[in-house]
Amino acid sequence: MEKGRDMGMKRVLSVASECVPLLKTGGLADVVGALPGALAGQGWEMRVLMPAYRALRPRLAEWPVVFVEEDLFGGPGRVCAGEVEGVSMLLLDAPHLFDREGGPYNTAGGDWPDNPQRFAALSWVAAKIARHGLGDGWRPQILHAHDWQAGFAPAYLAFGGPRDVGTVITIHNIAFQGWAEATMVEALRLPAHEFHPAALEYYGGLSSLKAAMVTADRITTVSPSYAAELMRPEFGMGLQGLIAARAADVVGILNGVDEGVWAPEAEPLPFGPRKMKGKAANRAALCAEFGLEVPGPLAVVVSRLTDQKGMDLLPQVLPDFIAAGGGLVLLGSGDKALEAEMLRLVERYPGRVAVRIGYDEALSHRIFAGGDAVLVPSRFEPCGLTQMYGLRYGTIPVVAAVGGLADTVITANPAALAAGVATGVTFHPTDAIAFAEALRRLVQLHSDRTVWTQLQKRAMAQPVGWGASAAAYARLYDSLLPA
Ligand SMILES: Nc1ncnc2c1ncn2[C@@H]1O[C@H](COP(=O)(O)OP(=O)(O)O[C@H]2O[C@H](CO)[C@@H](O)[C@H](O)[C@H]2O)[C@@H](O)[C@H]1O
Repeated sequence: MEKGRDMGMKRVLSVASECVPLLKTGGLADVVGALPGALAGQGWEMRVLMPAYRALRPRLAEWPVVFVEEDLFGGPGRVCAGEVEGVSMLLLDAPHLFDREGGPYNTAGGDWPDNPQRFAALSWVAAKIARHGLGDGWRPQILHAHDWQAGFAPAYLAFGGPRDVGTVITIHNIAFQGWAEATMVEALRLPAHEFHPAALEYYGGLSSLKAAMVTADRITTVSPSYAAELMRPEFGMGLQGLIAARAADVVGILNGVDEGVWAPEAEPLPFGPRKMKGKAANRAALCAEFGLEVPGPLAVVVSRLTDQKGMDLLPQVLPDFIAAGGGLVLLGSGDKALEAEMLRLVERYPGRVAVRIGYDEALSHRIFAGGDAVLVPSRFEPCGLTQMYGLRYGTIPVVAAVGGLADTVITANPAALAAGVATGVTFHPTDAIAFAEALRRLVQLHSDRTVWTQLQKRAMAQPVGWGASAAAYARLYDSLLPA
């Protein structure tokens, strides 16, 4: 008997390269890890397939093997099933591809040269599970692939003949497209006759993301605004024509945040909309931790330091903000030149600016709890999670009006303030002039206690959980089930 069906649950296989709590390099992992719990309440049992990277292999000893592939792109592969913090995981163990020192995608020297094969292998196994099921009898009705790493999964399934499993590709960031040389068609087990512009061919090579976008039944992305932006050349990064051509199958579904994890009431110094003294205690603690004294708004940033996130604008807008009484706590890592630039700000503004280079989940909580405002000056932002943590924590988002940032923050213009619906400050375009103006607005709002309190209360009241989005995914899956 198939597991899941006996409990009346419908079944979906989620395929991704990272998943909280096992491995995270960015927001993708948060979303992949949160979806199973969110969808369970919608009648869908979701299992997550991801690679067994070196650090995850010790877990496999006690997990049953539910799938075997003798020749998986140059070595044997097997899938072991287990549960981690309530999430049903399927780990793909293929030592020749994943048991190595370094990050999931790269090592100190750059991207792993065999990334095309590594993630083609993940996708190959996903497609096989969709077609034939697991050793324990479980077979999904829907295959849900995330980003380029899972991009070939819907393609293998589509090229493998008639199928009864619906497929979805979710684009978390179109900047990463899974490029491979055209000479790899055969090595990646793709049909040579599909190598043409209407299918696999992409600027003379291969893109696993394009392969998914051509073959999946539906294309989703993580906010309605990003879905619309992707049809324009400035955001679509080469794939805008394809997205536009498939517009009828494109859906933007906002991410949620895990309200159990991002809960101001559960922080070591708890607070809430009716207990804002606790918020002040968090601010004081954060200032003490970093030796800061900030008379005006304390801005915070928790981010990958990349061009996408607009961090290079900070040095340009900070002087005026500091002069107006502001301060900054930044936690992040990424681009080495940006890291160095951020550290220079500390020297320039001692007692006003603190920077921590690195990745630190616990510190990120203290930062959101203690900040007055969170800055997200992204050039593009498919959804963005940190502005939503800001909303939950009464840490007012100051964001570029792009993608999911535009969909989740209501700017404090006079009309919105009068209507009592404002939750933050948005600016457009993403440049130093607009960003600086937004910070001036922030200082002004912060100086009026009544307005500021109203803003914080509205922000904290805004729903940012998974409820509505999980229902939207469930409706999407349902629409793909055979009638
Ligand atoms: N140094 C650090 N220490 C601790 N925590 C850190 C950190 N740097 C980042 N984080 C955390 O990592 C996550 C980043 O998520 P984002 O949504 O902001 O961006 P990302 O660009 O990675 O994700 C992509 O995928 C997600 C998911 O769909 C989209 O929301 C987004 O727009 C898209 O670019 C957040 O949980 C943040 O708190």
